[in-house]
Amino acid sequence: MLTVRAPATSANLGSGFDVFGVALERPADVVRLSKADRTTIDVTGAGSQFIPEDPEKNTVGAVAEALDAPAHIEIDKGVRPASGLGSSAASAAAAAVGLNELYDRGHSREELVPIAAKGEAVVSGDAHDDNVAPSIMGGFTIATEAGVRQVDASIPLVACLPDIVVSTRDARRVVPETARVEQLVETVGNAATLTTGMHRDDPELVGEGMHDTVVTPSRAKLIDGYEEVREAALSAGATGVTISGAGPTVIAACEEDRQRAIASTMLDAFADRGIDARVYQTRIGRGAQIF
Ligand SMILES: Nc1ncnc2c1ncn2[C@@H]1O[C@H](COP(=O)(O)OP(=O)(O)OP(=O)(O)O)[C@@H](O)[C@H]1O
Ligand SMILES: N[C@@H](CCO)C(=O)O
Repeated sequence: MLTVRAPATSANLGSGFDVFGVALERPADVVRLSKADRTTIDVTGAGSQFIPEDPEKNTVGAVAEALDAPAHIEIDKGVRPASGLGSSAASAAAAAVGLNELYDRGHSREELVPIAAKGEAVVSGDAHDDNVAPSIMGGFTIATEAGVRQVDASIPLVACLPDIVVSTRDARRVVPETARVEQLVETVGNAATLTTGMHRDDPELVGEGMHDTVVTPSRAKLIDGYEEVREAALSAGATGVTISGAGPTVIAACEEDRQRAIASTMLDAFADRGIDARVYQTRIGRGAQIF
């Protein structure tokens, strides 16, 4: 029996749609794995009533299949599904790291990223790497066709998860099919600024680079109160605010001493719209850990 803790993640960070991701110190999924003749799955914890235990429909089932590593897999969900915090990816990342160890498959962390992404394909139809990469490798990740580049960073973040469900599938339907050249120029500038900020561990540059006018405005319409929450966080000192993953979590970068005030004002702004929410005062952290 092996236990793996795999962190929640935030993909996109505004300007890095389908490319950037960060591992969060909290929340996380905890997954226990033991060898078996066939794969069986038990799910408990946050939102477990909405998560299938059928290995054909759960992200960990696809990972066990890809590694030819059947197991009994107990998932304790710390990351609510359809949150924009990489819930499905956290389980897939934990399974990839744990089964690789349990069956002594010898894959590197980077090699495990496309394997875990097969789990993501089960739920969203596409094998996105941008959540599984940071959950496996930690820090800030840049996932492209060429592979994954990783930078250790420790930027303070506030992630506010409203009681709204946005599935990745639905959020992908509203992504615009085209962008103007001026928007591409702006996106390149913002993505480069954000990447520099990660290298320097500079919340100001990271926040500035989170600005996005291509994908975020269409998706913001799916999140009741988004503009008000964003404005509130910026007024409380956030250096940048955007949608986490496909939403509905709204994520803010900041200096550490502003975290508490930003968390409180984001909750208040959702409450003013009559929406319950929970908030995580967190920061960029490490990838999946085996216990
Ligand atoms: N192990 C799992 N953990 C969580 N959700 C799972 C799992 N296996 C299958 N699912 C399904 O995946 C869907 C949630 O995934 P989705 O990608 O929409 O949300 P998310 O992972 O929180 O968001 P994002 O990718 O935007 O950060 C739900 O329909 C859920 O039932
Ligand atoms: N990059 C993906 C993350 C969610 O899986 C999206 O925003 O749709």
